[in-house]
Amino acid sequence: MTHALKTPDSSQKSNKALYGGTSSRRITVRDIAAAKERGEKWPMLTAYDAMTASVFDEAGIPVMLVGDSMGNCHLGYESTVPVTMDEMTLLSAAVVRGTKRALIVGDLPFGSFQEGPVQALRSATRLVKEAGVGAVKLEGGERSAHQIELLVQAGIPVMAHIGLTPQSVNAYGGYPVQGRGEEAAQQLLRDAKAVQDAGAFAVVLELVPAELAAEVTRILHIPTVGIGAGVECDAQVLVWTDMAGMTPGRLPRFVKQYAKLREALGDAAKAFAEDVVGGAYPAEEHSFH
Ligand SMILES: Nc1nc(=O)c2c([nH]1)NC[C@@H]1CN(c3ccc(C(=O)N[C@@H](CCC(=O)O)C(=O)O)cc3)CN21
Ligand SMILES: CC(C)C(=O)C(=O)O
Ligand SMILES: [Mg+2]
Repeated sequence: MTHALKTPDSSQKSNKALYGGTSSRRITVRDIAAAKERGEKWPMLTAYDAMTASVFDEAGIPVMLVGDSMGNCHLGYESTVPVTMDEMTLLSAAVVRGTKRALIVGDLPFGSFQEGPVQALRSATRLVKEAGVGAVKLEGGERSAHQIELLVQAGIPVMAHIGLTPQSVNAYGGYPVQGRGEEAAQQLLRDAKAVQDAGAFAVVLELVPAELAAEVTRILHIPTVGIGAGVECDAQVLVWTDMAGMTPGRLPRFVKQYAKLREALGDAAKAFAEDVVGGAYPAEEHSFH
């Protein structure tokens, strides 16, 4: 007998619910499709290491993205552009090892799929075989449709990512809102249909007007995962260090902070340092004789 997850309204939720459900087996892309049919919203967080991922897994987060945002969040780069397949594979494997229930999605980093479908398949295969991810994500709508098609044919579930695609930061000259104006909105709709037709099981909509994201969500039969894309998306994703208050400096406007981990961790470090300098640590109970 397993213990049911006690969320406030768990009694109203089906045992199949992605969040709050009671199934303990690993979530699959079929469960994701079923959630859209039920009209159920779901949360996704990024994760970059086994320990943090195990916290989110125990909290019931059903889908985790090993984002190339590890570049700026974990590896100290200025953007996601320098992230390599070796880095993605190492940290994706750690997240898979740290979780039992969540579907783990590995991000294909810049330069690992742009050469074409064959390169994309080689990169995605590495994340599936060496890291054990259940799906991969790659940036681009119409421009990435051929890559998505080949991966799906090969049996690798693909999450697409349209709107703001941060790997193109050098082309944008920053991180501007996408899909503003009639022409840009039409392009976003074409991108959304292209990735669905190519076989993607879900699509991230990043930094697009809420009304446009709502329209895409209504039109598509695959779930939309919003980040800065309003409340009508089927799912929402945030970079975990942003939502937990760990990221230093100014955050994008779409971020909501649910904790102040940076402050809490800094306070812990200072308290430890003061104990060491003042001789209060180690105390008798931490010592051996
Ligand atoms: N820590 C972190 N969080 C993220 O969400 C994230 C990353 N890193 N790295 C990769 C990309 C970069 N992202 C970003 C970065 C900045 C903005 C930003 O500041 N946007 C402006 C909007 C500008 C406009 O109005 O056009 C903002 O104020 O939110 C948005 C997305 C999202 N991704
Ligand atoms: C923010 C999400 C969608 C992402 O691509 C990442 O974290 O790398
Ligand atoms: Mg990414």
